[in-house]
Amino acid sequence: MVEDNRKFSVVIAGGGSTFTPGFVINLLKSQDKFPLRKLKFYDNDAERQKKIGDAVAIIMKERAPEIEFSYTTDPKEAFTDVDFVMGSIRVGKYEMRSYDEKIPLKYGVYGQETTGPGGMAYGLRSIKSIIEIIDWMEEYSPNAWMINYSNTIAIVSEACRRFRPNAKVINICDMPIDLMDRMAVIAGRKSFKDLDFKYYGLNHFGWWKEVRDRKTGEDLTPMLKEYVAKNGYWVGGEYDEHTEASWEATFKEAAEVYQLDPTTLPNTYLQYYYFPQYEVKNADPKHTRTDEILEYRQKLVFGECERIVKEGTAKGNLWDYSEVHSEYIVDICHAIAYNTHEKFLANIPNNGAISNIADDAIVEVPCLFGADGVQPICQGEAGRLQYGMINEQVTCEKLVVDAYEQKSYVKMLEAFALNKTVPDASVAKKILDDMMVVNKPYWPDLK
Ligand SMILES: NC(=O)c1ccc[n+]([C@@H]2O[C@H](COP(=O)([O-])OP(=O)(O)OC[C@H]3O[C@@H](n4cnc5c(N)ncnc54)[C@H](O)[C@@H]3O)[C@@H](O)[C@H]2O)c1
Ligand SMILES: O=P(O)(O)OC[C@H]1O[C@H](O[C@H]2[C@H](O)[C@@H](O)[C@@H](O)O[C@@H]2CO)[C@H](O)[C@@H](O)[C@@H]1O
Ligand SMILES: [Mn+2]
Repeated sequence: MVEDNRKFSVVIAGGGSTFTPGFVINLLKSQDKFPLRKLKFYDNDAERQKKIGDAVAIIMKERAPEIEFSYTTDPKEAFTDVDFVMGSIRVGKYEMRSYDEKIPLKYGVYGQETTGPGGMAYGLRSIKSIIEIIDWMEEYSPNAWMINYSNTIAIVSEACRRFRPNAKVINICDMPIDLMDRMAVIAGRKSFKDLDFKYYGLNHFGWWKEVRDRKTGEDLTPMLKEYVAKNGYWVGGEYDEHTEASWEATFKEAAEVYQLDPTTLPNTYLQYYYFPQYEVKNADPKHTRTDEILEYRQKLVFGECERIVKEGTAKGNLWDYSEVHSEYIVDICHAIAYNTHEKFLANIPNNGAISNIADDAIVEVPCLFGADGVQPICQGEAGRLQYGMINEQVTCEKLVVDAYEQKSYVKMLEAFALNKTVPDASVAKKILDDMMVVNKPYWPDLK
């Protein structure tokens, strides 16, 4: 038998992300499964990254001094000698997310990180930076894989398909995983790993056809539907103890979202497409999700990093309990590194995975993850409702990438006007014109 004593080098692009410390703790917990020799952070905001980097340096010194740790703003240093790049950047940071949420609300349209005009604005901001990172990875570490979860994933994935079709990049999202963890709780199983599933759609825009017990094959879909019809994905108790108000509302609202197609189980993000008027009515244009994060998650994460640095120890830190967001990413690296062909989800060109959707549409479907990347698992036909919705949304996402490629104002206007969350082209224009002003430093110069 050939001995496998490989250890891996990982760089987190977006080292200053609020998710970075949780991810590091998960990486350290998984050393038996996915051993590291090197961990680096890369960010283009030195000051923000330093706050996280200095705390993580203490964590690493205390728990894994054998792993070389550093952080940098220099691309060459960051992307040289790496096996995996984790993409966790937010182009324009929370300042721009706040505009994505608040500008549409000014005109009676819901503003959301990855949905509607906000999501499209964010996608247009992200393309250039993600392509740049892919190019650095290919230049300095040609054998590396990039696991990207920087949003807006659907638009970033379409840009990858068009501009870097052969790049070793996999665009992922953990929303279905989080929801399957909830299904596991409902069905009395431990985690999503105990479930098998059929799922199809787009990112933040998908439906489960079926959920089964992974070992016995027992069909859990009927009991899950019965639960979701009454409670959504809200499971209360210990599981939801740390869930913030807006997420709680989202998980509960899945009960209404489910009613639109009781033959499937929905992704929670469909709420914004089915009930845009309700979302606007319930929003506070002066206090959106970004404000909630600034007051809670960002404060908590940076406050904890400051405490660690001040006390010089990371004992008893906030992230010692596991976070599903980063656990999933470690699992994916493991599957690629050890060629396990485990089943997760990825955003990929359709090529038949959903039989009645165009080959060049970016879809989110279950895939087998291994050393050669991802192999999609065919999910059959999209239902009639889904067929209509998917084609409209995919077209919006493609139009955003057209706008980027052609530096075209009209293409972006078409993307906004076509979107299901926008009632009227004149409203689309007002939103776009406001967004043009604040996005000047990030968007191509649209003419
Ligand atoms: N796919 C998923 O399921 C999933 C889940 C959670 C978060 N996310 C995404 O992960 C990303 C990080 O989220 P967050 O809330 O922690 O954001 P954050 O603002 O806390 O961190 C993002 C970091 O990216 C840095 N950055 C911005 N542009 C950069 C660039 N061009 N190069 C290098 N660094 C850059 C910022 O300076 C910041 O430190 C976002 O894109 C978010 O949408 C995705
Ligand atoms: O509003 P935010 O920044 O809290 O969340 C936006 C992101 O929401 C989803 O990710 C969730 C994830 O599903 C959940 O398991 C947990 O880990 O929190 C994540 C972030 O809150 C979504 O999939 C992402 O794409 C969004 O960026
Ligand atoms: Mn997501």
